[in-house]
Amino acid sequence: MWLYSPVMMCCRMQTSGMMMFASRPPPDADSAVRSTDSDAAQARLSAVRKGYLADPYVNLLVPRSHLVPARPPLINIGTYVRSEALDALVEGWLEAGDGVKQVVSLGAGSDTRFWRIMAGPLKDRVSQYVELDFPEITTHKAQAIRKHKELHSILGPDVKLEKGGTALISPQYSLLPVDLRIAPSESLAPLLDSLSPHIPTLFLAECVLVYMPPSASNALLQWFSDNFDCVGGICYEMFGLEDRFGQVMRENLKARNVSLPGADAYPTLASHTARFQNHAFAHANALTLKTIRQSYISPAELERISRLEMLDEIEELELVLDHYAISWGAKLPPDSEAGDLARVVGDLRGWGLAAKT
Ligand SMILES: C[S@@+](CC[C@H](N)C(=O)[O-])C[C@H]1O[C@@H](n2cnc3c(N)ncnc32)[C@H](O)[C@@H]1O
Repeated sequence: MWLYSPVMMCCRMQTSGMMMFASRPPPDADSAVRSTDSDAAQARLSAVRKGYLADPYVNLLVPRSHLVPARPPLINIGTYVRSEALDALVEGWLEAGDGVKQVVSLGAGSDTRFWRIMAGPLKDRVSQYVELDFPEITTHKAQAIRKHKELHSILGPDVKLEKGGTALISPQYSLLPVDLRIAPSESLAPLLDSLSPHIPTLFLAECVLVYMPPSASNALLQWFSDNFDCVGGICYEMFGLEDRFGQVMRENLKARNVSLPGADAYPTLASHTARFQNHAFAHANALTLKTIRQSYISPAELERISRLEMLDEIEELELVLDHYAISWGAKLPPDSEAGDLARVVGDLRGWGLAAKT
């Protein structure tokens, strides 16, 4: 999920949402949070179909993908900006320095990033890629991986389903069921069997931490900081929800039984940067999607996407994009053999998405 503008929520309530709530009791809070994965995957599918993004895998992970309606232009553009920036950050991390890296995706949902990386020039840079989510989500994803050759052929022949079908393990990629609110010393301990503390490790939290209390998300950051010599993190989520826009977003989410217990603790970009710094990720930064669109997407790309669909409401687009932040940070070893990594953690430019001049 990424956008909760009044426009989008209006569309949603007019379609399946209202009918579902009328005929069934409200879903429990965790199932409502899990349902945000469909929002994210369907938004990505829409952006791919309209030509904003290239992703040959997303339709394999969206059930009945042929029935998914197109999202409004505002959502497609937001999905595009988010995706381009996150890809640039992840690719910047993988490219930096010599040697392989590890990636852990928290609340990965139906994300296709692993397959997209494996289809590109950075595939040999990944020694381990781990995805974590609730068991209901990992079961569904494991089944989709098993079903589609395009997904499982990339994993090689040595693929095992474990834990009653909720986990999928292969030499390079693992999909594991975890409730990320549980103390990481317990919930993430199995990761230490397959990940090396000495290989540079990146964690991704794309629209995930906001759904859990700050104590739980802070414990996750601290766990990565404590367990890896060289570690980076990237977070993406909504923020600054104290205004009218935020109030409408929260009301709309409440109607779906979704709350944002992580939002109030990080109301500003500075607080998102400080979240990393508080856990020894000394090199940290944060930007809004609005700034990224204005200052980091090339004029040629902006021109290309402007031709895909008509967008009347630039002001509304900017208002929405201004409520989503991408933040990142890195904890590097004191001797800097990791000099190359230090060079890339300064800002998004260094990570690969060039600022416009
Ligand atoms: C908005 S979706 C984002 C999915 C994916 N990261 C993306 O951006 O496409 C949020 C995901 O976080 C997962 N999630 C939220 N809270 C979680 C928790 N406590 N434990 C495990 N997964 C969680 C949800 O199940 C869902 O798949």
